[in-house]
Amino acid sequence: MKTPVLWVAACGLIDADGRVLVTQRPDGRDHAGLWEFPGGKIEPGERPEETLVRELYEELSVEPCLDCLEPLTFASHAYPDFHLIMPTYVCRQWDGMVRPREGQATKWAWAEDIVRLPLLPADIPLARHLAARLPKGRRFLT
Ligand SMILES: Nc1nc2c([nH]c(=O)n2[C@@H]2O[C@H](COP(=O)(O)OP(=O)(O)OP(=O)(O)O)[C@@H](O)[C@H]2O)c(=O)[nH]1
Repeated sequence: MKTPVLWVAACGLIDADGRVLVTQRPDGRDHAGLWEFPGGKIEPGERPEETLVRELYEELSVEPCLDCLEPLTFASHAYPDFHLIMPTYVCRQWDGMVRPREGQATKWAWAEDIVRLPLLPADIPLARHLAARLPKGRRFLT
């Protein structure tokens, strides 16, 4: 039987210093404790940008405008139960303060430090991709 394909949209929120927001998957979820980019499953009929506007508000209380979502790259990763296709964006402007609403830990990290975090497997190449494109910050996590 073929593995189902799961479409998910993700976004690196980038602050004025060039740091990227990552969130930790809470207990009770698959891959609990690993870090990821905010986002979620693309619902039928939704554009990935619309998914992100919806998910960023639900997860973090922030509202990016559709035009502020800049396509970066995508992940294509084979998990045991499904194949993930994940268009990934960056966003530098949004309304509201980041307030996690699902009990998840969050961290603003320099792009080159994200690669040192325990990330979801699909996110490892994304973090490298981001790190190569953002300004270099401090070398170690705080
Ligand atoms: N949001 C998000 N999901 C990711 C990332 N990387 C990655 O492999 N995924 C996978 O994409 C799938 C969908 O994510 P999700 O956040 O909507 O779903 P979930 O498993 O928490 O379930 P639920 O929202 O239905 O409760 C999960 O299996 C998750 O492991 C990422 O950076 N961000």
